[in-house]
Amino acid sequence: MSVSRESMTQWCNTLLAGRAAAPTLELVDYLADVPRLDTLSDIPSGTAVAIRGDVDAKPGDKVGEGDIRLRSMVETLKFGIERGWKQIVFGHIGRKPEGSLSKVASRLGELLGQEVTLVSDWINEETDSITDAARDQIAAAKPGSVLVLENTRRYEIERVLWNATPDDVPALADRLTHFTNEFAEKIARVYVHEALSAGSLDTSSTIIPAAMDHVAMGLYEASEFDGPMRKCLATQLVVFSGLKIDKLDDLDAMIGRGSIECVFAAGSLAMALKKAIGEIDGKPCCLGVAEDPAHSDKPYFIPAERVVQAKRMVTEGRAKGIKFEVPVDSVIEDGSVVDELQPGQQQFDIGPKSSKLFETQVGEFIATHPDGGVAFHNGVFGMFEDPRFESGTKNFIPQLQRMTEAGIDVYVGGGEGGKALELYGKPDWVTHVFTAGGTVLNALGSEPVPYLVALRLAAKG
Ligand SMILES: Nc1ncnc2c1ncn2[C@@H]1O[C@H](COP(=O)(O)OP(=O)(O)O)[C@@H](O)[C@H]1O
Ligand SMILES: O=C(OP(=O)(O)O)[C@H](O)COP(=O)(O)O
Repeated sequence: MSVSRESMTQWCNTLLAGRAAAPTLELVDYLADVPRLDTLSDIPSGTAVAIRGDVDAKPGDKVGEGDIRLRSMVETLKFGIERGWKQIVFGHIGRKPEGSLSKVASRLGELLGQEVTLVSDWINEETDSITDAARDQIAAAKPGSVLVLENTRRYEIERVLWNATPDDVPALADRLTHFTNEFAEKIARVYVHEALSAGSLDTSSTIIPAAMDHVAMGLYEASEFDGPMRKCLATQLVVFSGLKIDKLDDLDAMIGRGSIECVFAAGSLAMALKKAIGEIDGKPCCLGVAEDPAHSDKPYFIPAERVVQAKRMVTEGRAKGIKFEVPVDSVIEDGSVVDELQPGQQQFDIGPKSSKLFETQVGEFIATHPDGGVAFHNGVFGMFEDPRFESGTKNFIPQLQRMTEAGIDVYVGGGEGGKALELYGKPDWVTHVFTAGGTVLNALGSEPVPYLVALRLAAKG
């Protein structure tokens, strides 16, 4: 199947519109429409199958070190090897274009017990065409072989939708149509998405499916969505933090789903909610530089409209009985602790009184859920990479273990929250840790996961 410029234009517009393109569709609807790997069981031996893989990993010296995302692909790759498919794994490593997948290819070889070849130069940047050398290498590969294409983000075509708006689509449509059809003609016409964490608008995960004859989700990805992710849709306690204020939209959407009883917030989300609660309760508070217009270009800045949004969330939430717990003290730039931020001060972590408050509230959550419940934890409470600002995050991780031991199902989003669990706790302190950060927030939050939108579009024809 080749894709026309017209359908590529429509495809891009749907992706860029996100939820607005299909406001009534929920995660479960996307999952219902995306084919699973078993639908490809009859694809014959020798067929080239593109695997958009979770290759953004830093394998250490030994198997098991830094390769959890690569291990997540093994079952799917073995499924293809058993059927004699020629599997072409591709994807990105890091944000910058320089990264190489050479170590990833060797670790995949170790995990699969067979040679995995790296195809180094596979796109001609000037023409957005697949190089003849890459095409010939794939064509000559034996049934059952696995190849890895070098980092997709080396090539501009992978990144063209990152900051695009619908106005950019007319200028991009020809390039994307050409590249996608080249990919289908010279690499593969069957596509498997086995990259749970690939949550950005990368061409490899959101556009290539447009020209595929068949698409499916990989085994791991499907099991993560069908199992833990669905469980998290019914979370009662959400612990949410981090620097990006747009996560407030995700929290808003999660609350809208109706199961949440209690919200613990830290970081930027807490700043917006704290300001809102202060205004609602007639006890206004200062957010320091986070509300100073001179800092409006900084990542920690809270625009006034976010406080308006937070006020609505708190008012509506409280009316439904939802409790919002926000920090009652802060660690500021010089490492000291203050109860109230003053103009000019910046919050870098929650203070000890806030840690105590969260601990008490965890106790209350446990006491009110004697038959179990679900908690979802995401993000970090402060700039934990700096030891002066790690205590808030470090103090809370044992609370996750406490909940698990009390029979609560505890889920941790990947990204920084997952890193904090690795640093200050152990994986078995919680029910499940996701190998993705952004994707989990999209899946549970306000916007659909871009690759699920693409896989659904491809499946629906
Ligand atoms: N006051 C703060 N609260 C929370 N995180 C902060 C703060 N200041 C800086 N950070 C940093 O922001 C990053 C986490 O923010 P964010 O990108 O929103 O989360 P994630 O990466 O989990 O999606 C971490 O690197 C953290 O150190
Ligand atoms: O590490 C990743 O995601 P995560 O930090 O959201 O877990 C993925 O490789 C996505 O990377 P991106 O956010 O650069 O698109």
